[in-house]
Amino acid sequence: FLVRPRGARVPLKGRHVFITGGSSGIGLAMATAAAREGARVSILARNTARLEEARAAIQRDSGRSDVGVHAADVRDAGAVARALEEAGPVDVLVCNHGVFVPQELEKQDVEEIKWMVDINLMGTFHLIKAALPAMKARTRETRLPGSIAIMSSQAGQVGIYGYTAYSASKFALRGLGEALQHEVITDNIHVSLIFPPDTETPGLEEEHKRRPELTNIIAGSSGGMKANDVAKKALDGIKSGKFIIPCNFEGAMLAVATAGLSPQSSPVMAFLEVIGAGLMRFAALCFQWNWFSTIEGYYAKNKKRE
Ligand SMILES: NC(=O)C1=CN([C@@H]2O[C@H](COP(=O)(O)OP(=O)(O)OC[C@H]3O[C@@H](n4cnc5c(N)ncnc54)[C@H](OP(=O)(O)O)[C@@H]3O)[C@@H](O)[C@H]2O)C=CC1
Ligand SMILES: CCCCCCCCCCCCCCCC(=O)[C@@H](N)CO
Repeated sequence: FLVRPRGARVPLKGRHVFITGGSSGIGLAMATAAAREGARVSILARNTARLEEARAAIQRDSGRSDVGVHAADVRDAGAVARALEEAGPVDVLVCNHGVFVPQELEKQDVEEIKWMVDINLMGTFHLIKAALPAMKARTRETRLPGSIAIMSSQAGQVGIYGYTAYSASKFALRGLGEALQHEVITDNIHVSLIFPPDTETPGLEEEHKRRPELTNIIAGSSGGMKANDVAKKALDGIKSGKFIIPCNFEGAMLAVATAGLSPQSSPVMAFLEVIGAGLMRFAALCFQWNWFSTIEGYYAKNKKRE
């Protein structure tokens, strides 16, 4: 059939799943779910105390005693390489770490922009480069497909007010993922990009302290989710070797609207993309119309108040 790469089954049971940002929010939920499914899980983050708390929680929830923790900053390529060496060969790499501070570009310091790009984008490069050689050897040895999953965001599919830096860092991950899939397919490694909406996590709680009102309103166009539900969608997508993993209904629409030239292994989804393209473009124009009206209305009102 027309679709490439062919679908794959990526088992989790008995395999080594390495998750960055596994000490909090979506990463912790994914680590817990993977351990429950019988994977050996390793998590990486900076804060040691939170890593230890997460390890205890994952072990309690899954009944496994082999959860590995690695304290490193993904911005430090050397530290990332050492952590992966320590952890041993990985079957499923989940690049989930991420930071987000929304702010209008004019008000955001260059340091903060660079900090987001360094962690969200460069950190992901460091991880994949460090993990790939051993992953390739591993898929050859076990004859089972491997997976590299990258956590983007719906703000990595559409630019949103207040997210110039964050959206740039998350859109970039898609380019990385599309190109990487070409390079690793003959090693039997499947790349996945995950696109969650607002998700209840400690990170989102922090974000809300500084989030511009317009960012709140526009991001509210997509229904919020719980970390456990995002984790389930993400792991189901990884297990079936999906390239694009949407998480809610709006996400499914976004996936069709932004399908572009991305790979598609499901004939059903490929069909929906071909049929739905025009319709979703129409829906997208309606959303943009609504967002621009909101922005103009908001600025008009606040000007009057000044
Ligand atoms: N929550 C949401 O609304 C959404 C989140 N996402 C994405 O999902 C991912 C997880 O988000 P969420 O669960 O909310 O985040 P949290 O803030 O709850 O957790 C972030 C995790 O990443 C780790 N981390 C942050 N910076 C670094 C670093 N420099 N090096 C290593 N680890 C780091 C943190 O640990 P520590 O601080 O100890 O290093 C923590 O474990 C992010 O990539 C985010 O962009 C996407 C869409 C929506
Ligand atoms: C064609 C039809 C389109 C359908 C609906 C479009 C809805 C778009 C909403 C985008 C929401 C972005 C939230 C980002 C959350 C995030 O990443 C932060 N919380 C930081 O983590």
